[in-house]
Amino acid sequence: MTLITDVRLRRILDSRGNPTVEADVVTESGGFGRGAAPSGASTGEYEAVERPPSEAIAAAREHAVPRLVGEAYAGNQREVDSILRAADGTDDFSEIGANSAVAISMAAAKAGADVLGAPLFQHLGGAFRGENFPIPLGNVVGGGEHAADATDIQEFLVAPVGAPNVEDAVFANAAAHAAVADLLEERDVPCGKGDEGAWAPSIDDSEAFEIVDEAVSRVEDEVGFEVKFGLDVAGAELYDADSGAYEYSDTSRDTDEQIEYIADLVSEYDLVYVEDPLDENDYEAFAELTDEVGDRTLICGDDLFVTNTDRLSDGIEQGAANSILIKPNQIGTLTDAFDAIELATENGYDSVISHRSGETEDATIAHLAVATDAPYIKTGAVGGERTAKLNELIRIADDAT
Ligand SMILES: O=C(O)[C@@H](CO)OP(=O)(O)O
Ligand SMILES: [Mg+2]
Repeated sequence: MTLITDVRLRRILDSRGNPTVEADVVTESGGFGRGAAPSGASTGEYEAVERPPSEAIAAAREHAVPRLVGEAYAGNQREVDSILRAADGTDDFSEIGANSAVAISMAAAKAGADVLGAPLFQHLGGAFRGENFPIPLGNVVGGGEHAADATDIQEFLVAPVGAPNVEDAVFANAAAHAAVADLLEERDVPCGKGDEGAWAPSIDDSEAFEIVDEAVSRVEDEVGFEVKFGLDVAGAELYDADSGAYEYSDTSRDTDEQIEYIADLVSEYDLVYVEDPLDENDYEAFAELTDEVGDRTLICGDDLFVTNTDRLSDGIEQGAANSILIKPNQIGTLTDAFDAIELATENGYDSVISHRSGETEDATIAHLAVATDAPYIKTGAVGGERTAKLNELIRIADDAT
């Protein structure tokens, strides 16, 4: 029934107005699935390769589509994904592009779910999923590679840790986003938004900390449950290999100073989450920081691990970080993303399922988070391509009760 009978690929727009790859998968019994690849701006050095969409589509049509049509079953995700790997023939999807691969992989999963008549999260995670929902990390202030002339730290992320359900959590993040706008207005700071819908004011990081801290306590008073915050430092973007230091607009910190700076921020603001506080090549510094504050906060590897089980194994061995960011397009297929989540879970690392700064309406990651019992999902706070995932979480929760 789930035998794949057609795979169509096309270029569509992403949220930055750039082209990206969309895939449709059709099965023998009329099952249908559609997936679209997201795209990063602050990409990790070790990510799978995103090819220009028209090249990725041409290469996938030549190498992957003929091996899938009439051959593979959409209900068998591992089979589909291993065919994608074999058709590509490289370690990093540089032939068909990780963008074609991930779009087909997600479309096949949805077609499989469609034939089975099950929600995607259940097809991926099994009958016992749907009880637990991830805490959404909502980006309310940002800069770095996502906005010019804004904060050095890439993302200030609200974490509604005490929310009784996912709907309240999602609305708490939207309220924090609005509270930040009020606070900026009170301070006469004009500003627009960055790529992920976060406010991108031209202020330094210390003022951003003050504002987000205040916004979070205002929302906490309003909603009556605990709301904390965290960061994506995107340390690799700040690190300058020549100077061996993290270059901020107003100062420069060597690795030891960076570790102390982050540890102090964790204490001062009671941060629950810190992503990529250090350079993507520095497992040792990650291990040192994790040793210092890992019992109080999540230290998450994004560019460090790039959803790759080999890199995660190295990190586990060295005690670097205590959680992993999961971005299916960083590695190319849902199977690879699942394997990374499983390896993380087996070793006591939490998984945080994540969007990219360039996104589409595709909501697969909401299902992926529920399917894997992930404690957190990072997918913005506002903006259509972000609310596509947040609203899908609300719908999944609504259907489950
Ligand atoms: O660094 C990140 O975590 C992501 C998503 O927030 O950004 P990008 O997609 O640009 O890599
Ligand atoms: Mg990141």
